[in-house]
Amino acid sequence: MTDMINAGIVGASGYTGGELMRLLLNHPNVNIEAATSRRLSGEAVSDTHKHLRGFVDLKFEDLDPEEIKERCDVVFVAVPHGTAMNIVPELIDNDVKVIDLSADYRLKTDIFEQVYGMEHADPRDAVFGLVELHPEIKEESFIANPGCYPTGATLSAAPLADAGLLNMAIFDSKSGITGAGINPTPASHYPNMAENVQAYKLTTHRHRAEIFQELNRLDANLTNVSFTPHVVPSIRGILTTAHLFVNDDLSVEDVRGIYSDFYKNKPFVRVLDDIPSLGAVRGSNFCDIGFEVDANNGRIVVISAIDNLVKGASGQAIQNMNVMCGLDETTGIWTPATSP
Ligand SMILES: NC(=O)C1=CN([C@@H]2O[C@H](COP(=O)(O)OP(=O)(O)OC[C@H]3O[C@@H](n4cnc5c(N)ncnc54)[C@H](OP(=O)(O)O)[C@@H]3O)[C@@H](O)[C@H]2O)C=CC1
Ligand SMILES: CC(=O)N[C@@H](CCC(=O)OP(=O)(O)O)C(=O)O
Repeated sequence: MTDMINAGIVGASGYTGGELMRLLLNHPNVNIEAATSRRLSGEAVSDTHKHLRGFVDLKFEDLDPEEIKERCDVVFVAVPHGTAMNIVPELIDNDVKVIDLSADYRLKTDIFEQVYGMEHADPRDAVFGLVELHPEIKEESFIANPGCYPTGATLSAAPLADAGLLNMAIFDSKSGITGAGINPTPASHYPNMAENVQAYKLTTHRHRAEIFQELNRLDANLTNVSFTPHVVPSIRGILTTAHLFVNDDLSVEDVRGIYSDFYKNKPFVRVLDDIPSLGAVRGSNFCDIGFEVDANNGRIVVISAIDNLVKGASGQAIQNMNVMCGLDETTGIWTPATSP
């Protein structure tokens, strides 16, 4: 691949598409060659993504995969799940590197069929794009970017799962409303959202399967994994409280050692001495992790904080692109959060 990467974004009018452009504008090795939208074709990107005014001179285009592959080396597919599988195959079959932000290719086919109750239209395997857990990404040309909740939850528990110490994991996550995408819904309507906290899909959210798939891959004996999401009146961010029940008597120093070793040389995971907060990761690709040991109950309480649009989506997608293209994984996304 040449020094400059020609990148395309399918679904560029949405939240993750806008965030991809914001971040890629600072990437020294990327030209944004195509930004697609069916609804807004012909309109200036900066009329929709007003924060990009003065930075992009692009217009949205309604392009099919055939046209995109002519212009792009790498394509980010940022469309709703269930629709990416109509776009991805033609790109991959034409030697374009693809990073799919939707849920369509994250689960192994048998788990996908159980979760969605339907056959997969294109049952090919992608690599799950959690760079911290999948070093094989560097050899790959097709990545399924992880879900937003699964990113924070999986990173909070992976070191203990990998060490074979986890008996049971219960994840309680709070997400900002951009996690639900750009189209308004009753849940995102201001009077329902503001000054409110709403739990949903208490036991049935599709992200449980993703978290389970990744932790169970690290420890096949770990079968007891629960996940409950909440939406909170914040624009961005996911804070996860993980209740991790372990089968050994672990001290604070033990746990710190396990996490620090696991995330050694993983620049985007910061293992803290205090409790993470959303403000300290907003706008950045960091996942902050902090913990306390509840010795009486064999429980480690781990908190992880990410920005759902960055480490939970677009930043992580660029991290994947960097690794796939042989660049340092931090290229273009090594920026601090916007505020404490
Ligand atoms: N928001 C988040 O925090 C995260 C989102 N994701 C995933 O990333 C993907 C994009 O999410 P997000 O940006 O929030 O979604 P949005 O709803 O904000 O945007 C999706 C865009 O996709 C386009 N689109 C919709 N349907 C189709 C279709 N059938 N074919 C082609 N384009 C279509 C739309 O553009 P137009 O109508 O203009 O063509 C729309 O702007 C989703 O799969 C989501 O699950 C993953 C992690 C986090
Ligand atoms: C707050 C909110 O509604 N969140 C969304 C997360 C959806 C999402 O972005 O899903 P992926 O990360 O799998 O792509 C939800 O619970 O459906």
